[in-house]
Amino acid sequence: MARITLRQLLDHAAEHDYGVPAFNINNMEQALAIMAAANEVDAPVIIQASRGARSYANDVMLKHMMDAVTEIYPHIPVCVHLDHGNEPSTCMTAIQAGFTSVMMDGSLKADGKTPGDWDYNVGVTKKVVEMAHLGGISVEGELGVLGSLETGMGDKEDGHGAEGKLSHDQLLTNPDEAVKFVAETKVDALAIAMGTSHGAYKFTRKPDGNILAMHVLEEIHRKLPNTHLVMHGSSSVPQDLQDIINKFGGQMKPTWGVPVEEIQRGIKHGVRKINIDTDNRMAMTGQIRKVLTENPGEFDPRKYLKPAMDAMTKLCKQRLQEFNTAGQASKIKRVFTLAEMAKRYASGELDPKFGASRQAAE
Ligand SMILES: O=C(CO)COP(=O)(O)O
Ligand SMILES: O=C[C@H](O)COP(=O)(O)O
Ligand SMILES: [Zn+2]
Ligand SMILES: [Zn+2]
Repeated sequence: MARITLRQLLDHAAEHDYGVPAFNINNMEQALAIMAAANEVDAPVIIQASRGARSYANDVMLKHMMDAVTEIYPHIPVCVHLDHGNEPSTCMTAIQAGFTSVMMDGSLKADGKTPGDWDYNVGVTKKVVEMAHLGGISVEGELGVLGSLETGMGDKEDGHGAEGKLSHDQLLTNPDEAVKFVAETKVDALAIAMGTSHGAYKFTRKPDGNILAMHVLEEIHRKLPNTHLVMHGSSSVPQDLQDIINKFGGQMKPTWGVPVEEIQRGIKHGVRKINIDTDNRMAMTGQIRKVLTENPGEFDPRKYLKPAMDAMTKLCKQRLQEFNTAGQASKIKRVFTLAEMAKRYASGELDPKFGASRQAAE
């Protein structure tokens, strides 16, 4: 199957009430692991690469790996998405490399550290939307800055994240502003800030509503019932994966991620794309540590990369089942070409819709 755009995939997910995990990749093993999971459960997937992944793997490698996975699994719709584009040029070069969707993250300035103000965010996001939609490519925007409601700190762990202390106003997306942002930029999907952050150290305890603001998400969905919402920093950081890493020489401090049941609750309130990187990093690292600890004489990378891939496939498969993505691939009968998507944008058919909330109407 051809690569699918984020917009077509999330429209399908909204129509059929499911969520789609967006898994990050940097290498062949991660791409193959995700696809094996999608294939086993008949699920469409979003494979995303960050700026870091693009410089690690090279755009040409990524492009051909994505061609390869769609050739190996022709029946699985794959959306290839740029994670956290920091400026319009990063988005445009991703499109040239074959991505069918880009994130313009204007919540931070191009340095990936300084919070951008309203005019900056709307300006860069709108610019990317105008250009991308001409070519049928989808765009995710972000309003609000990702970071911890416990500490007020942005998440710098992955190199992309706000520096210094942030106020609650910055750390929680304002629902009225979200409506204005979608109207002004015409993004296809909106990432919101609600207390999640990147990396393993999200919460110091099992999160409740004070530190994982599900009520903010629900309020945004009430005001924007037709907008696809995106949860970043949505790894669950499972205890068993922490345990394997620590049992075999790792030193992860106790920590909590986003519980799967909270994500499932989010899916009932408009969340359609769920970003997961850390869980897969941990799944792979746990197995690599295990194999090398138990077999100190081993030096064939396949001996630890194969179990690492299997552990990642298991994690991906679990999330595809938990988010009800499983079983949906074969329901997508036809993928719109980029030229068809471009025409749909030009006709106004895909403009944001601001209707009454589903719940209010019920
Ligand atoms: O949001 C992410 C990528 O954009 C990944 O989040 P995690 O670090 O929780 O996996
Ligand atoms: O945005 C966060 C993702 O986990 C990607 O991280 P990265 O920038 O280290 O590749
Ligand atoms: Zn961001
Ligand atoms: Zn993210």
